[in-house]
Amino acid sequence: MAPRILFFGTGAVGAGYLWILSRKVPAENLVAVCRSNFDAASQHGFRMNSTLWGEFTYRPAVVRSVDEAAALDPLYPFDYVIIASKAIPSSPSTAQLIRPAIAKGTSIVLFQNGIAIEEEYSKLYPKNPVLSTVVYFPATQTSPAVINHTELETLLIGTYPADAPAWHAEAARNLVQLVIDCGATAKHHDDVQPQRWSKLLINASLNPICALSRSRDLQFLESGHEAQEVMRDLMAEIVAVAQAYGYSNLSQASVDNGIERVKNRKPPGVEPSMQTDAQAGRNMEVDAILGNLLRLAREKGVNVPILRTTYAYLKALDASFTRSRQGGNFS
Ligand SMILES: NC(=O)C1=CN([C@@H]2O[C@H](COP(=O)(O)OP(=O)(O)OC[C@H]3O[C@@H](n4cnc5c(N)ncnc54)[C@H](OP(=O)(O)O)[C@@H]3O)[C@@H](O)[C@H]2O)C=CC1
Ligand SMILES: CC(C)(CO)C(=O)C(=O)O
Repeated sequence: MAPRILFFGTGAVGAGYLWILSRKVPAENLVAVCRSNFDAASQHGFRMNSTLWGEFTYRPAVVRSVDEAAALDPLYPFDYVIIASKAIPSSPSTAQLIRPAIAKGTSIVLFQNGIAIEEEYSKLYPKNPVLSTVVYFPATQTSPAVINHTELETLLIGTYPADAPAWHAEAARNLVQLVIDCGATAKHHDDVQPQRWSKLLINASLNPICALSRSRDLQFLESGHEAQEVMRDLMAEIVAVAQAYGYSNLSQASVDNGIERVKNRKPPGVEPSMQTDAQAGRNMEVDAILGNLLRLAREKGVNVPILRTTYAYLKALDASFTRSRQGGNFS
């Protein structure tokens, strides 16, 4: 039987994977919780402009809240609740907001960047599978329900924690197979944390640098002599933290590869999701991507002066967005 799937947060990544899954999952089994893009998505559907799949419009079932989604068919619970909102603190938290959709066998799937973000879900839902993913899907929601996607799509999935019960791993494998059956790329990992750290190397360096400099990654690299050195040094600090936690898959070679990938981008380069948020004056994933990393560095006594400085500037920029939204003085 086809699984029933709820998307919580249907922006760049959520709308992309919602469309991918719609290739095999019947429309009545897919529901998307939308917020600011609800009107656009419900009236016109999602417009996808993808360098891989072309340009098209897709109209899934959209609702305004998890309560509404859960009420659609109370006798038929969701097999997967996919969280594709930004990992940003809120009250109530996202983990609390999804409660109406969580039944006995529901897997909670985090399609989110950052490190050490799974804990709250596994504490609140200790018996449910918590699946952690790494999403390679460069995309931007350029206006409500309009998504631009470029370059690649790959999803890596594993349980949290890695030694979760066998049926949690089976839920992860089934989702991998479903994504593959839908014609996209996915892989199961017995322990996905090394892959999360590899992605963090990119997100904790490129995302804040691009957000703070209002430059795409290639634009920043080409902006001056110091730029490449700063990016390289920040990446080296992230590698040092990863290694302190035993993630030997990260090394100086990962830094070299990371820099080379940016250099080889098609101009003007990639706009990381944090840059999109900064340019729109929206809150950014400061703690999920940098704050947690800084805390982990401190716990192991790793010296990370550039990371610390980057975090401080980013946190202050983020606070300025909050002030400005609350009607306070921006300057
Ligand atoms: N974009 C990218 O290239 C990539 C992003 N990622 C990661 O994927 C995750 C999602 O990023 P991305 O798709 O870019 O984010 P977007 O900002 O494009 O989309 C997030 C969506 O979640 C919605 N949302 C947030 N809170 C709620 C809520 N309480 N109820 C309903 N909807 C809500 C937002 O609505 P609203 O507009 O109202 O805030 C928005 O539509 C992040 O962790 C990001 O770091 C990973 C790989 C690539
Ligand atoms: C690496 C990148 C830029 C695209 O996959 C990303 O993860 C993001 O935009 O947050």
